[in-house]
Amino acid sequence: MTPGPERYGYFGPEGTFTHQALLSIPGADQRELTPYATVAGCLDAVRDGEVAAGLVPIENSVEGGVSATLDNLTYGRPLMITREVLLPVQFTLFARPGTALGDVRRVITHPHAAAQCRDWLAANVPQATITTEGSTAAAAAAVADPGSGYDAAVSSDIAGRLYGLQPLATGIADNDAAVTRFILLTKPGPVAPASGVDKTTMVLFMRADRSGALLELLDQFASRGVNLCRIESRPTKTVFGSYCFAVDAEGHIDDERMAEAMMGLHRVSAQVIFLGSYPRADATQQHVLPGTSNADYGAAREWLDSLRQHPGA
Ligand SMILES: O=C(O)C(=O)Cc1ccccc1
Repeated sequence: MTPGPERYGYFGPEGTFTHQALLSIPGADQRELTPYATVAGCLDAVRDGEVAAGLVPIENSVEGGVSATLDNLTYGRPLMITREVLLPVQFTLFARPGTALGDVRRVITHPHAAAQCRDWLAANVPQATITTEGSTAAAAAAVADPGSGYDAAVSSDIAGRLYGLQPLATGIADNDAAVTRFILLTKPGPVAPASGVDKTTMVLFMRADRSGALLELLDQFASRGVNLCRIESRPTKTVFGSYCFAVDAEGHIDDERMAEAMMGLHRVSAQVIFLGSYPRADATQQHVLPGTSNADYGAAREWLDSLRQHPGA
């Protein structure tokens, strides 16, 4: 076995969508890839140095955020996002050879897959109960065992074939344009330089629950021309009704406007957890508003310095 730093971990087992997403990263197939049955197991393997980096799902375009990932990054030992991967996901209903659609009484899959195929399953296997498993690939592996009691799994094409199953129906997602986003995590370290098309992820905790408190956080971004790509509130798990906010913002921590926004957030919030600046997978160019470029901030700083040195000049 190669030493930990050469290895990448992923939310497995073999054949998950996460595994497919990992294989789409250039050079990943040259590394040793280690599956972990849970998101927490994969992230702890990164923290403990068993693997150099780990890939886990963070959100999808139909079901929203993956709470297991967001919460682990918020409350677990620090980690840093270094990359994101977008994967269009397609689902197939698989069964052991010889099973017909009408025989399907018990279906097993990952909760996000169940949510993305809910209408299709209700219309086409109305007699079936849906149970969830750790991953779509683990669900396919369960169905491969006739003693499991499950008749069919919703998984990727790759997983179903890998575990020796036969497709009963392909393309069963209710929304066939669904995309899942995955993030690659490492131990915290120096942030890679800006690529020019970056995203910064953080979790914000408000200082007090009062009118305008969230607006005050959001204003740190808005007033500096930083566009938000995503915001999700999550319970803080302390008191009922108390939330923190997971935010993806356009730009890099080395961009002056982002740095100023983060300093503002540091001043006005109870806690800012910085989760990393990394290239955006869709390479969407960001729109820099007039007066918010690095050059504009640099010129403003020089102007302020000159005022301090030569007031009235
Ligand atoms: O279970 C999997 O295969 C995963 O990688 C998680 C997942 C589940 C459903 C859609 C996208 C990712």
